[in-house]
Amino acid sequence: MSRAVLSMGSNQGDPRRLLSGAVHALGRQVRTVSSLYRTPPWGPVPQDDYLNVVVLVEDDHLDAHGWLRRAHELEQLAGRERAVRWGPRTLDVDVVAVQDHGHEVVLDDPELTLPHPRAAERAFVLVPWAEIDPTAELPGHGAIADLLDGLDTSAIDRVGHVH
Ligand SMILES: Nc1ncnc2c1ncn2[C@@H]1O[C@H](COP(=O)(O)OP(=O)(O)OP(=O)(O)O)[C@@H](O)[C@H]1O
Ligand SMILES: Nc1nc2c(c(=O)[nH]1)N=C(CO)CN2
Repeated sequence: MSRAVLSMGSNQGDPRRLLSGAVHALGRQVRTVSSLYRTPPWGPVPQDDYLNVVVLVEDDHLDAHGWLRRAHELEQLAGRERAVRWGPRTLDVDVVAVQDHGHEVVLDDPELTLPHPRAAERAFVLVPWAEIDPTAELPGHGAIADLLDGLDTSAIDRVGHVH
């Protein structure tokens, strides 16, 4: 039994439709879906605001690399082209954290680093995650509620739900 926290973001094309398509494509693996949030672009590249959502997923068979493959499948479904690092995209799916049989998976591999190395600094990940799992911890970083205390969340707005 494996559980994962997936973060999805979109700021090109039709973000609501793309995020909805990705959540539906996960099918029976979906456990909980956060609200949709409009978030200012994180990182050095000037670009449009994003819509972000966090999804808790579960599967009897997948391991952590299986969740990464799933993330890449969803990005391909959305016509994602890999271009500028941290630049605009139709769909970005990050594997934030994985638990295997109740144990937190920690990996230090550039192909799959867990927990996601930049999640602790990303309000666009932590705000939606805290909505659906307020007592969650990010392994190595502590409670996500405490991490959020140190981040600016003032420009992050709830803008509805994935349909
Ligand atoms: N936890 C993870 N989740 C998703 N991708 C990861 C993770 N750890 C390592 N990677 C690797 O990072 C590569 C680049 O991912 P991507 O293009 O989505 O980066 P990015 O969204 O621009 O930046 P960031 O990783 O900071 O979100 C992926 O091909 C993947 O192999
Ligand atoms: N707010 C926000 N900013 C980002 C996002 C994202 O999903 N949301 N994804 C990025 C791709 O690396 C870069 N910056």
